[in-house]
Amino acid sequence: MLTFKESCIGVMKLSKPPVNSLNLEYLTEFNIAIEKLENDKSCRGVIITSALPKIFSAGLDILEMYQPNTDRLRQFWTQVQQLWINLYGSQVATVAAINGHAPAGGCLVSLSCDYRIMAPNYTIGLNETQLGIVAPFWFSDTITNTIGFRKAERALQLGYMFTTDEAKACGLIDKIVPPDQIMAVAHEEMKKMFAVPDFARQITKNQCRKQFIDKLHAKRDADTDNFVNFITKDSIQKAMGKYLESLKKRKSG
Ligand SMILES: CCCCC/C=C\C/C=C\C/C=C/C(=O)SCCNC(=O)CCNC(=O)[C@H](O)C(C)(C)COP(=O)(O)OP(=O)(O)OC[C@H]1O[C@@H](n2cnc3c(N)ncnc32)[C@H](O)[C@@H]1OP(=O)(O)O
Repeated sequence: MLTFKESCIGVMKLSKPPVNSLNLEYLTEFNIAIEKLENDKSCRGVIITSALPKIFSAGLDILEMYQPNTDRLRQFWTQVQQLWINLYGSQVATVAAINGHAPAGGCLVSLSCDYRIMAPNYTIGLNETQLGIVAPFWFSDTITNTIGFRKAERALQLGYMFTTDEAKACGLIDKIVPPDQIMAVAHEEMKKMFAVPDFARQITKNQCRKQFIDKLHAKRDADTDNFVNFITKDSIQKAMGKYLESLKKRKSG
């Protein structure tokens, strides 16, 4: 993770080649970095983007979920939950500068921010069902809160990956921006949020999001149990194995 501060704005650049997949170690690093910025009194905003060309993040590292060690799988999921809690509940203003594809966990990271700008000709969405897995309730809450129930339900069922244009049309992202302008526009959008007194923006954000974060807190252990039980089922392991194969075939084909 490349993290630096430009005045009162923290910039986090995901930099885990080849595709910024989020494994246990990287999620832990991500959480430490965001917590550090959150606790830095001089930091009012965070921009999350990718240091890689064409990929914002490929989402959770599928290899963490395929033929897993159960203890590690539990730690992995705890870090995924923590990342969402940190980002969705963040007191600083957050902008996702989506400069590449953003499937599943990559989409969730961006949906957890306050504002999303995206470069053209990429795809974004919660494609879990395409892998034969199910987005947990808090992924589903987050997309529903962004695009509304009907569109979210349809997209979740299909595991639909939106083009940048489609994402803009349904409100999954807020603005389409050429890649060379994405950081400049992220700073402009940040300034608009800074024009509102921090405490008023923060209390408003809490009013909108706290109930959803509290819901995960209340069910956190059960959510981890569900995840581990679900992922370790033979049928789910088979489906994930097939998906990994299809990724490799697509590459060679
Ligand atoms: C009822 C109770 C419910 C409880 C909850 C249960 C389950 C929910 C659990 C989890 C939710 C899951 C969230 C996720 O995020 S799952 C991850 C989904 N991600 C994807 O599907 C992305 C797949 N990847 C791609 O589409 C493409 O790779 C790309 C990102 C568009 C990039 O394409 P490109 O052509 O540039 O690269 P390659 O495809 O050649 O990939 C390079 C290399 O990376 C490997 N790879 C890609 N993505 C991942 C990944 N997410 N994890 C691990 N590895 C990945 C790919 O296989 C290649 O590897 P190789 O060894 O062949 O070089």
